Amino acid sequence: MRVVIESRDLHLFYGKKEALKGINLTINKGEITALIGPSGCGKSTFLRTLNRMNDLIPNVTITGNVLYNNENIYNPQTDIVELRKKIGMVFQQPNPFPFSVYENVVYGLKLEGKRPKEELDEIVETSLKDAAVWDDVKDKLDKSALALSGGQQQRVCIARVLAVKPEVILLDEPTSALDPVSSGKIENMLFELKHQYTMIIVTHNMQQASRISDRTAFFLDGKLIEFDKTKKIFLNPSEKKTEEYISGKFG
Ligand SMILES: Nc1ncnc2c1ncn2[C@@H]1O[C@H](COP(=O)(O)OP(=O)(O)OP(=O)(O)O)[C@@H](O)[C@H]1O
Repeated sequence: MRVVIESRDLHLFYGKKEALKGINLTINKGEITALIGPSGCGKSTFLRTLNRMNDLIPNVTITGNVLYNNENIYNPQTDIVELRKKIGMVFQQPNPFPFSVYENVVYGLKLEGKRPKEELDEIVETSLKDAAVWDDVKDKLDKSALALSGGQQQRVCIARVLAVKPEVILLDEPTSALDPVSSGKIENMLFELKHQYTMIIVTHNMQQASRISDRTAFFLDGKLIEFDKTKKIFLNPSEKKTEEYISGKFG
């Protein structure tokens, strides 16, 4: 199993508040890793450290390392645009641009420079198919993405990430704003994609974590309490706190 991302003694402070307290975690290639834990425990903060999204927040201090393919992404030389192409991100609220479906999907590719139309057409079709939304939008590629349903918008946002061929996809509660049918479609799609991409998903939905992830990390108050195979975490956790959280005793 190849390790793609590794955090080593990672601490993050918002001003004086320590939101991550020395996280050591490894992410294996081709797996889905779920991050679970009660509200405010640091899941999203940790996720954002993996492609330096926290750089955008003022007064953030980070110590420790995040290695991506053995390179520390916090090196000053890191090209952040390149990093975010390799490690893409999907947010809780679908955030399509106010452009057509087609323009949304090719957005990142166009930033890279001109490409022949046939090549773009092919990438749009493949990305939308992989994101399980092609049948919904194939006749509306030139229509505004904002006119789609929330679930369709989220799948178009996933297609936009897939189009630039990332190695890793970070998903921050990607289905929590959606109805159960749309959530189910996205869950199935993520499961199908896991052979092509490495994914890390923050979720409050325990069924979702147990259905789709290979490994689960349980966070509490900025600490990583337990990290193991998902089956082990859900059926026979080593830590009492994990068991209490999974069984709904708090959080
Ligand atoms: N931009 C910020 N500025 C200051 N504090 C922040 C900021 N973002 C998060 N925090 C704080 O850091 C801690 C961890 O927040 P984070 O959003 O990572 O938790 P979470 O586990 O993802 O929570 P949720 O499940 O509610 O999304 C919380 O105490 C939160 O209030």
